[in-house]
Amino acid sequence: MDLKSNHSAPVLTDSAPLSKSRLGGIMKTGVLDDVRSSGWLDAMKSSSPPHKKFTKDLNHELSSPDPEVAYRTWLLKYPSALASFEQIANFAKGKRIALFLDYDGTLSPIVENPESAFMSDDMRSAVKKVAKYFPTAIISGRSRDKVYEFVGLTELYYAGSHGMDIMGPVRQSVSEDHPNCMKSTDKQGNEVNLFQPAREFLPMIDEVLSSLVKSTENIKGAQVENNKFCVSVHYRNVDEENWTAVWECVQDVIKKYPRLRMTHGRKVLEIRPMIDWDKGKALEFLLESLGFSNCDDVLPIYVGDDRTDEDAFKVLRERNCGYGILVSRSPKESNAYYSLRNPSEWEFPRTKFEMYSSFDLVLLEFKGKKRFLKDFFIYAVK
Ligand SMILES: O=P(O)(O)OC[C@H]1O[C@H](O[C@H]2O[C@H](CO)[C@@H](O)[C@H](O)[C@H]2O)[C@H](O)[C@@H](O)[C@@H]1O
Repeated sequence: MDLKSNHSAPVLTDSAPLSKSRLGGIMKTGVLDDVRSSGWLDAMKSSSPPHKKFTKDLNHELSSPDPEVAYRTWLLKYPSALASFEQIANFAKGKRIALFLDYDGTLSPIVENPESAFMSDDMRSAVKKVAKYFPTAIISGRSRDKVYEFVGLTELYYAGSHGMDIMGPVRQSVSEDHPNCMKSTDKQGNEVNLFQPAREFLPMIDEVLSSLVKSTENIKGAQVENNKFCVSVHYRNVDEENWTAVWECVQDVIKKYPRLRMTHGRKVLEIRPMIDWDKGKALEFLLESLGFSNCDDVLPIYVGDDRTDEDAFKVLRERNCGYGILVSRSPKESNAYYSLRNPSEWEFPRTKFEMYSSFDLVLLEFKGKKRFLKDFFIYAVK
């Protein structure tokens, strides 16, 4: 495991663009900090969803004032998984399918309170159905326990903390490559494999959690979430004028921990161990654990919506094995091959969130012994 312990300062990943607005930034801790914080402030503003660069050709159409035209143009590059079902099904012939799902924004809608990101019963039963036929795992930024609490299906494998806490199938030989891998039992008493590559960071993460809870307590709306091997600081419910204060709280804490880094998600700053591990690595680890490493007869499908899912999409693309499916209603650059449309948080008024319960994921079905793919990810966007 590559623990990069020699850094003398926290590394700012997902570097935010520095814009002209930085000139008007708050000059509290000097010019450099101002520039960095304003760059981050811009990124914080656009973080849900992140705005990414597009290729030149697409750019013209994507800047169309008609969002539908922009979306249709983008679909040329990231075709709908649903419309491409026949193509995917043909490719799946004779192959073993494994399904990997992100949680927030993929199985559950993005909502204001992270504690209320429940998945609908329809979605749960669709996932349950598919897991009957194909090994299915959830890979989330949440703590493993939390995501299990939300999903509540015993038949799945769960990876929490962006893949740094994996409960998966028992592996035959692992100990040399993965010293942090051990046999364990799940809640039902089944033998499983527990892999926690950042285990040694737990005391550090706990300290950071306590510090951040304390330092953000006076920022109205700020929420600090314990994700076991990561800490999330949510600013979705913080007045925009106080976002800099949130960013500074995070900076103040992590500057004391050179082995931690900060990343940026949907209206959330995340602090995590600086180890060479992400959702892509977790995906590879799970494939290996399932005995699915050989690309010739395996078709992994990964469905996700956020930038952390890009690591997994990239792994599939680089291995030329399986498909990444990006859940997005708005055009964005991705390593995924296909897309599925979901109602996006900024287009749909919050009061319409209950509509999500009717969004269904109707999945694959077997007939007899032969794999017969009946419906694939029907996403009923009303
Ligand atoms: O990897 P994921 O399963 O997608 O988890 C990523 C983060 O999701 C959660 O935060 C996001 O969803 C919340 C609920 O909709 C929303 O309120 C928040 O603004 C989003 O950032 C979760 O709370 C984080 O801990 C996860 O890291």
